[in-house]
Amino acid sequence: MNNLKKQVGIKAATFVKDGMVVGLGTGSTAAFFVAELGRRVAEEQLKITAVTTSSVTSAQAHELGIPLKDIDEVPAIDLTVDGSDEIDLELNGIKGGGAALLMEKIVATYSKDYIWIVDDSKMVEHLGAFPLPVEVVPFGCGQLFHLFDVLGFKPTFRLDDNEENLITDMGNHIIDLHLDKIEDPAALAKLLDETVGVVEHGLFNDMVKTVIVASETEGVKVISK
Ligand SMILES: O=C[C@H](O)[C@H](O)[C@H](O)COP(=O)(O)O
Repeated sequence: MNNLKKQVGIKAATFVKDGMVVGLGTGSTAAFFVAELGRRVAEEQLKITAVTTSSVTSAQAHELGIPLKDIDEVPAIDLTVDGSDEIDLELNGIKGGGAALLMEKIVATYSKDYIWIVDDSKMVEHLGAFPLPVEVVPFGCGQLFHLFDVLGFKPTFRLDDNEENLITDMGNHIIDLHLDKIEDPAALAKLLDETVGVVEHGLFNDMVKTVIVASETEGVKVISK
């Protein structure tokens, strides 16, 4: 599995050219992309500026000597590369398994180009087997939890190592929705977008045009919409 993640991370790094502002995703797959960029910065004098999508990725990039800027200090983001938790046949996805969905969606939204890198276990016919993360403001989140429960969304609070409600990099909580199968991702995204107290959700519909996927049998493939 790690070998497949490494292969797609290295492949995605070939899309990065000198002078680019690059968005660095979060998670175990994106970490291989960041590692390869770090190698190219150190060994090939690749000249890039990066913006990151989480404190974890910031720490990794800093450690590797990748020049970082705040998202509001760059004129534009040329390319962002990130992992995903599930991807359906239309390249809609669920993200946020690592609780970074809010920063990830902001960075993706302001990127000219956006690529997901995954092993083939993430490719699914329908989204929803992976619990859908919803980032919520702490104030009133118990009421919101109850609303999701009444709607049949089978909510659970994401907990940290101390069994407390997890606090994201943006100071919010995460409620995971155990939906099993999302029949209409666009309709669900609209409902969540319109729900007071929801900051962002992990449905990334129609955002990505390119997915790099690796499997044991077929190697690395680039899928474009
Ligand atoms: O919040 C985390 C991100 O959305 C990750 O990109 C996603 O969870 C995939 O992570 P991994 O590559 O570790 O499976």
